[in-house]
Formats: sequence, structure tokens, C-alpha cells
Amino acid sequence: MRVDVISIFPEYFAPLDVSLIGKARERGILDVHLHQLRDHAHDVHRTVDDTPYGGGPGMVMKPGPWGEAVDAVLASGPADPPRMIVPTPSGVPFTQRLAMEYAAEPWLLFTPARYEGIDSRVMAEYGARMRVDEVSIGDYVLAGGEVAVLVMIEAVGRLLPGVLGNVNSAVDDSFAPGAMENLLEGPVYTKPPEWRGHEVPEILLSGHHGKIARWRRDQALRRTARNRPELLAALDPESLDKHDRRA
Ligand SMILES: Nc1cc(-c2cccs2)n[nH]1
Repeated sequence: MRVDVISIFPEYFAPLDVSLIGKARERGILDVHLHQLRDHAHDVHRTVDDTPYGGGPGMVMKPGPWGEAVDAVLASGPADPPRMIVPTPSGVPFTQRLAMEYAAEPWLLFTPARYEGIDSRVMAEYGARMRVDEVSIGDYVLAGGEVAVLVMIEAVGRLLPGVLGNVNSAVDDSFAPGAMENLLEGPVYTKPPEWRGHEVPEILLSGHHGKIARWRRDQALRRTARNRPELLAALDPESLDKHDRRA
């Protein structure tokens, strides 16, 4: 997968050199290209923002530099255009399902904005020839979209074939469609069996895989009811039995 990111802070993406994503890049599974938006602002101050038409607080990112930067990216890549992803608090929710959709794409272009966002004509311009998604990673406001892009690249990158070893397959993730899509993961334990007087639940040491699966599902239901009761409403009781059969 090719990923292009246009930003005024390309240094924000240094974390993409380490750990899981860093290894995926070394192995050629992920091909990341970073671009400095200011290289496409040609006034002496390399200005990328201006005051909003209609008044209001903050600054809006100018369409000119973005247009030149996106055109340059499109010209440097394959004939089929990328999927353009614009992080914004006003976007559709970024979910595991959307991460899986993006993981199937050959080319993603992320356009993180600072300030109050990008002039809407940029999305209109490119929306005519490619999928342009305005995406939110949560109901809170960041100072800029770079952190949101890091979140999305990690969530998508770990789904790419070969990135997670079989041991850590993403198939059983929380929120993965089907398996535990509407259930939160329950508590997890590892050695030692007793730690500061805290024992590991006996069932997990029993070797009864069916009972262990039922216990884990029960714990997942309890945690979901406690932390995300709205997910229980969407739960298909049939899926719980399917889960049993899988155990
Ligand atoms: N979910 C989300 C996105 C954002 C921003 C994107 C760009 C500037 S602020 N805040 N919260």
C-alpha cells in the first residue's frame, strides 16, 4: 500500500519510522511519502492560511497551496487516483470497519489540516475525480489533523497482510466485523498465576476451552454493559451462540 501525507508538520510523522509500521515500511508492505505543504506556498512567508470569509474565529487553510500539493502527489503516483482522507471533527466516525475498508485500498492520501480546516473548494475539486472522505477519530477537537492521521495509519497498517504475525491476527479484534464486533474485550492475564495476592481466574487455568470461551464472552458482555451500553443494543444474540461454536 502507498500512503501519501501532505502537512505543514511532516516531522509529526517520525513515529511511522518505529515499531510495527516502521517494520512494515522496511519490508515494503507500506510505502509512505511525506510532503511539506509550504513547498507549495510561493509568497515570501510561504503562507498557507488566511482569515475566514464571513468572519469568525481562527484561520482557514488556503486552497492554492493544497491544490498544487495534491496535484503534485497525483502526478507522482499510479494512474488510478488515491482515496483522499481529510481528518476533521466534523467527519464520519473512523471505525474498525472503515479501517478494514481502507486496508483494502492500494493508495491513500491523507490531508491533515491545522487551524479551522481547509477551504471547502479543495474537497469539492478532488471529490469530482476520487473518493474524498472527511473522517473524525472522536468527538473532541485536536490542534491539527496530524495525530488523527497517525491513528488511522496505525489502525489500517496493522491490518495489512504480513504486518501482524498469525499470533496477533487482527481477526479477533474488538470491533472486528462478525467476531466480537459489538463487544469489548474482557480482562486478560498472563504468568505468574498469583501476583501480590491477586489470583488468575481459575477457569483460565482449567484447560476447558468451551468454558473458557463462555467465561470470556460473559466478561466481554459485562465490560460492554459497563463501559459501552449502547453497543449492547446493537448486539445480535445469535452471534453469541456462533461465538460458542467457534470455541
Ligand atoms: N476527530 C478530530 C479531528 C480533529 C482535527 C482535525 C484537524 C484539525 S482538528 N479533531 N478531532
